[in-house]
Amino acid sequence: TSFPRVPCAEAFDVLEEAVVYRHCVPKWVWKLQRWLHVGWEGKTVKAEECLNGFVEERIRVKMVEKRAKESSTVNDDDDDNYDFLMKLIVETERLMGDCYSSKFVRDIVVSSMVAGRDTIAVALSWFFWLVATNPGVEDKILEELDRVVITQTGEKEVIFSSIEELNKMVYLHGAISETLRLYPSVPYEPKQSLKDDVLPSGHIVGRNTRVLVSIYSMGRMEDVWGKDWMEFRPERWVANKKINIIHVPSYKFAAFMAGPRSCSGRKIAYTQMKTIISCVLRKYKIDVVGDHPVVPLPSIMMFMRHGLKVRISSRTPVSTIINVVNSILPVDSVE
Ligand code: HEM
Repeated sequence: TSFPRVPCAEAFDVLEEAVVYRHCVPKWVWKLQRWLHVGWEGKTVKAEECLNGFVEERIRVKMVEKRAKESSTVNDDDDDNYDFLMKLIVETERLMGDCYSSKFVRDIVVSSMVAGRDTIAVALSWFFWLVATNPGVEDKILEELDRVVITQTGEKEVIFSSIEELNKMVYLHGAISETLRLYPSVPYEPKQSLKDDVLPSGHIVGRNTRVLVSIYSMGRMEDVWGKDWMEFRPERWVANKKINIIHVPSYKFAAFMAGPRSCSGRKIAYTQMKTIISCVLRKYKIDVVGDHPVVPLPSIMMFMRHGLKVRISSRTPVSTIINVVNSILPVDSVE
């Protein structure tokens, strides 16, 4: 069986490839193709329409909901019903006043989707692969999750952890950082100088010069990470008997880049990844299918060239499943 087709997700993939394409051909080539709606740029125009249309429809529906709320006397604005899109629209309207435009909201939503979709997805693929191939690390993560999550729930159920619990997942935080060091979701970053400059290394960079920063290489330099740079070692990030996360400057650990335009979704990224990993790992064992080749695909994102083929099995012992079934079935239906 295969996954269902999602046109909006496919449009996303086309647009991501377009970014790479535009860096590889002279500007006039892709501009001309765009003007003529041919080649890769022809596909890009259609993909933009599809993605923008998808988001615009969500904004339209939300606006209808907002107007209905405004004319209603019931106030259901509590924290449990947090609605990102609604908040974004309300805040944009408040800040922009008469200049409000739904196109502006649309562009923010599309940017957040672009920034937060594949970055998280590829990081999780590499994480599950690294953990599956380093059983010692997996044991330590599970031991930490048992210690941290069990305090609230009392049992190994798939329950989303609270922020306090997520903050206590120090070893897991280290394992995620270690994954991003070895396999940064964004493997390289192009930057362009506005004026003549000199790098800290002494290299002169002329005006309008493009510099390609290889985040991938930076995470693998012996001078920076030591002789064991090749090892997947979450301990590198943890201090004081697994209580504190070691702060590593972003100019050394550059997966989220550094400076004023560095990733503003860094915290969201760790929160999302810890939430997903803790739910999945506690419940399921993930084994990589033996002969499946795992190699990076050099692109704008650090995709796996052939994806990740895994076998998933439940960690819950059969006896526990029977107990759970017994407890939810009426007594006389249990054999
Ligand atoms: C593993 C996850 C992620 C990684 C590795 C990552 C990495 C990056 C990198 C390398 C940049 C470029 C910074 C630069 O050019 O200097 C960036 C920018 C950005 N990221 Fe992330 N990101 C991740 C997840 C997210 C998420 C979940 C969001 C939000 C939902 C997000 C929002 C942004 C935004 C808004 C920018 C642009 C910042 C600006 O230009 O001021 N990112 N990210």
